[in-house]
Amino acid sequence: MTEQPILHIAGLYKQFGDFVALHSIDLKVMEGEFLAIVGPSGSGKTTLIRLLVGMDEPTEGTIWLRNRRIDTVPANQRPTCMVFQSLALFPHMTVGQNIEFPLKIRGVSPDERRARALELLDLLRLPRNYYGKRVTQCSGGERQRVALARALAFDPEILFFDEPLSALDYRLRKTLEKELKDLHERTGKTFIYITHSLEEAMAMSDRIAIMRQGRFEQIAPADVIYSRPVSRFVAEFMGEVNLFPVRGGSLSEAAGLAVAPSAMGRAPFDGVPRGTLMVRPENVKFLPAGGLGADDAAPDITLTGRMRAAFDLGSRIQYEVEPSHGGRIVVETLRENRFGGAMGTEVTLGWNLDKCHLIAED
Ligand SMILES: Nc1ncnc2c1ncn2[C@@H]1O[C@H](COP(=O)(O)OP(=O)(O)OP(=O)(O)O)[C@@H](O)[C@H]1O
Repeated sequence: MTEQPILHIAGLYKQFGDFVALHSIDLKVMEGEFLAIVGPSGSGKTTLIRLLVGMDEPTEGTIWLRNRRIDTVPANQRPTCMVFQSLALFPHMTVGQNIEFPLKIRGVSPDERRARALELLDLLRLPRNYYGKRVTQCSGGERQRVALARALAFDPEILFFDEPLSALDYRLRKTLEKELKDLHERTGKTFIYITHSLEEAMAMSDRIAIMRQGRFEQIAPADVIYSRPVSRFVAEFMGEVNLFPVRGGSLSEAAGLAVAPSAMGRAPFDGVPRGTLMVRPENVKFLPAGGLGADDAAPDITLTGRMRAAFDLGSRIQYEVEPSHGGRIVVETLRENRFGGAMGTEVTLGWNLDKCHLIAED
């Protein structure tokens, strides 16, 4: 990835009748970047991609591809390509004919087309003898690879993906996630990928853009979005989370948390911030039932409650604890560190301040 933007969106605004689907959004995508756009249904992801590829026109705003303004360029003349969820392969054609199709309509000679198709079969790790095979005889995963090969055939500047893996089963999706990431690295192309699946976005992308009601709520690498979300919305969108209100530099009484005196002088308890303290379930620990040993350091924050439920997630176990003040705390451990006590047992939970994040908004 370079530090040069390949795509620059400025003040992009889209209205359908009275409804504003995109509220003047700005975005810069770097050359060679893998950007995932995630957000709830109706947040504007598809609308944005449709404007970028030229399937629809913005009400206002501009789109630049390097130094060229492209929002007025027709879709078939834009140097970008879209891979859809439905793939849109031609069922009556062979694999080779499908891959060559974009080249054929651009008038590339049959020999050159065939050579490029074979190269792309190699790139997508499909056997060369698939060239003459009917797409209807290919498996779901193979069809995905054919669709990718076809998208790459005319060497687009940017590849846009609209939920390409969402119709596939879990194992195949996982395999193709790895292949897509690998393909991105090997081609050095810019990928812009929309998905409902946070897991997919986290597994593949350099940065994630979280959309909410036609705006970007946060754009950052997965790790930052996960551990330092800018809002409760992003925190909750990125998976299970425990949130506690902070008022005037201390945790509100209602939270039922005990803060160690040594923690009081440290952020976020060192000033008068207001906001929400966030801790992820995997950072909350069970304290030993018999109390801490003489050499154990007490955690900065502790909380007591009753064990209410345990859910087996495979390699991890998720627990629900009901604090004495009411509410619900989610704790996650690795299977090997599972909690041994019975349901209903009183437990003490604890975590350190360096595992928390203060979300500045109320
Ligand atoms: N052609 C249209 N006419 C009117 N409203 C539209 C049109 N296209 C989209 N919308 C509205 O714009 C909003 C954003 O839709 P969009 O398809 O971009 O959301 P999305 O984030 O892609 O959702 P999903 O994840 O469900 O695909 C929705 O409320 C939708 O109803």
